[in-house]
Amino acid sequence: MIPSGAPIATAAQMRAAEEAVFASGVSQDELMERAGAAVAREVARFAVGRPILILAGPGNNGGDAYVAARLLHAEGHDVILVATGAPAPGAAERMQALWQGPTSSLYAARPRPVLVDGLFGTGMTRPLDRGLAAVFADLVKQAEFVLSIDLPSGIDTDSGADLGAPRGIDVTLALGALKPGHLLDCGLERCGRVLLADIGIPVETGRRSVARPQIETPGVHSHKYSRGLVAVIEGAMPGAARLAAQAAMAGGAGYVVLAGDRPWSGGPDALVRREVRSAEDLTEFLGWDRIDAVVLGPGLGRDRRAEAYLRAAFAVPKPLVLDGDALTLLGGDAAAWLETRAAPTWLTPHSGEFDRMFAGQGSKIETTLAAAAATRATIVHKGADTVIASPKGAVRVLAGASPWLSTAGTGDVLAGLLAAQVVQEGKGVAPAEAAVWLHARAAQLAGPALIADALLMHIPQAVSECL
Ligand SMILES: NC(=O)C1=CN([C@@H]2O[C@H](COP(=O)(O)OP(=O)(O)OC[C@H]3O[C@@H](n4cnc5c(N)ncnc54)[C@H](OP(=O)(O)O)[C@@H]3O)[C@@H](O)[C@H]2O)[C@H](O)CC1
Ligand SMILES: [K+]
Repeated sequence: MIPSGAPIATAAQMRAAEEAVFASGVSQDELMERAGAAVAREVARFAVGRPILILAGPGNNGGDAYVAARLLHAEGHDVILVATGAPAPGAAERMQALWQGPTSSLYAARPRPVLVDGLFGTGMTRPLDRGLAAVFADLVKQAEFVLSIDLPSGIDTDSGADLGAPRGIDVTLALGALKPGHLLDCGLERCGRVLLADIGIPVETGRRSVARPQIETPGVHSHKYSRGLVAVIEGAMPGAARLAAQAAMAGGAGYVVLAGDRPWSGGPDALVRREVRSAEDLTEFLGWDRIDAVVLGPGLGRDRRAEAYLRAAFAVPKPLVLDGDALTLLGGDAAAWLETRAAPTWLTPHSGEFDRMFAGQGSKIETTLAAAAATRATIVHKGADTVIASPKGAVRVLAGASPWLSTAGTGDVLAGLLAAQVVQEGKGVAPAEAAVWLHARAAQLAGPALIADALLMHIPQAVSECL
């Protein structure tokens, strides 16, 4: 569970935000008191009177832990604090001095029902020492409830990579902002439920967790054209395009046309069909000025005709959603294909497609941003952690969508949902954020063992929650 619409900051961005707060006259001790108080509040809520063991690391994460221990003890909680060693000079050391209780060695710690992990936070720079990792993992395993301060110790702040964090953490209390480590890779599965504590650090990064979109109910003057016309191009596997077309309809487009050489079979009567038998036919059809967005790729195929259809779609200056086989046809030349595009484009690769299209080092956020900049397209990099990045550097991340989405056809549904938002929302990350939220919510409503066709049935309910 991730707070929606929350800012996402790297370790460096967090430090810069903290420095700005210090420059405004707030001391590090004050900030640490706020952080520790936020920790103590959440621990008290979950501990419900059970004995508490607090782990304090060598830095400011440990400093937060000393504050929390003092406040919990003052409220009458049964608190034992253990430390990896003497705290760093400065605020953490001063907070340790205010802690009245004993500070015994972490390595002599005995398990207790409630465990608070104040070992490391955004200062994690390398894998946990194996001995420390083993002691930490055992205390986590034997606890009934575990809360990590800011980040689970053993998760890389900026990428979510595993630096030795144990499984079994129930709650992670993020301080000031989410970090990529709460949303990506191993961090997504180790954080447990992520809560966000506002401790008075303004963080402006243009990067946020996906929020529920506001969708406008059609007005009295709305009609099928004013609500947007989406053209979905059929290819070798017509079912995929039909899924995308139905998703566009359910997602709010006023008029959806399925164009292909056998478009008549399957799907609802409300889905308009148009026979297109060649790239020339397609070019002529896409010239229709009523078309507001085009979806190409679901079930397209990868043969010469598919490539000719891709060229035809590129040639018309209409907003374009490219998925599936269209992405495979672009391959590593996506930037070259897209550099002449005069209209906005969205690419919706899953990680396999993304890795074939784009080389690059760094976190999923960094590689997706680089791909968006290189292609001047908005990229929806799908996965258990879906990262949306625009060429202008905006980022939205949705983490923790239903794992049951990992089944054929759900990507086709997302492509159709995205096109429906494009014709209503405009450009950049906004339509992608709305589509990703609707897609994840429909999956939640569909429950376990969903198939893509069932996903379609739950889109209206997901939309109704956004009105
Ligand atoms: N966000 C906020 O508003 C506030 C956050 N606070 C807390 O501060 C931590 C960040 O504190 P910091 O001191 O920068 O770093 P850590 O406490 O995470 O780590 C302490 C030092 O540990 C060393 N280190 C790093 N990795 C390892 C490792 N694998 N094994 C051993 N030691 C390690 C590293 O120092 P080195 O010199 O050894 O590299 C770290 O500096 C943040 O997460 C919040 O909890 C503030 O309290 C207030 C506001
Ligand atoms: K921690």
